Amino acid sequence: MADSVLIEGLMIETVVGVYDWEREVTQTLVADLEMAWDNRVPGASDNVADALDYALVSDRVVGCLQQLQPKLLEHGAEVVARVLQQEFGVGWVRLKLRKPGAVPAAQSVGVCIERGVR
Ligand SMILES: Nc1nc2c(c(=O)[nH]1)N=C([C@H](O)[C@@H](O)CO)CN2
Repeated sequence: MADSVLIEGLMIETVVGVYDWEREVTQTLVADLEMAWDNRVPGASDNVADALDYALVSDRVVGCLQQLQPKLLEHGAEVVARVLQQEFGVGWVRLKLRKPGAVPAAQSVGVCIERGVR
């Protein structure tokens, strides 16, 4: 089953980073998520209750990272992946978490993780 639900370019304002100055400001993170989901069920029922609701997931991801205030992107990504699996029943997730502007010479830097079984 290759179906998935996508969230791309989700912007999160939060405290993030390893350096002292980074704990005093907020910065923007950008998350891209691909989450395995059997879309045949909502495809037949036309009922959002059968779908992985990308609006609910987006709100939860933003809230999670704003509360967590991670030092490392790796930690933020790991915790979000666990939330998606435990709270939304997502069996497999690929999650990119980027921090635009962290390295001035780069358009963006970040991490990508995959968790679970597709
Ligand atoms: N692999 C990582 N490397 C670095 C991270 C990170 O989260 N993961 N973070 C920093 C600093 O916070 C940096 O973004 C400040 O510009 C450095 N390297």
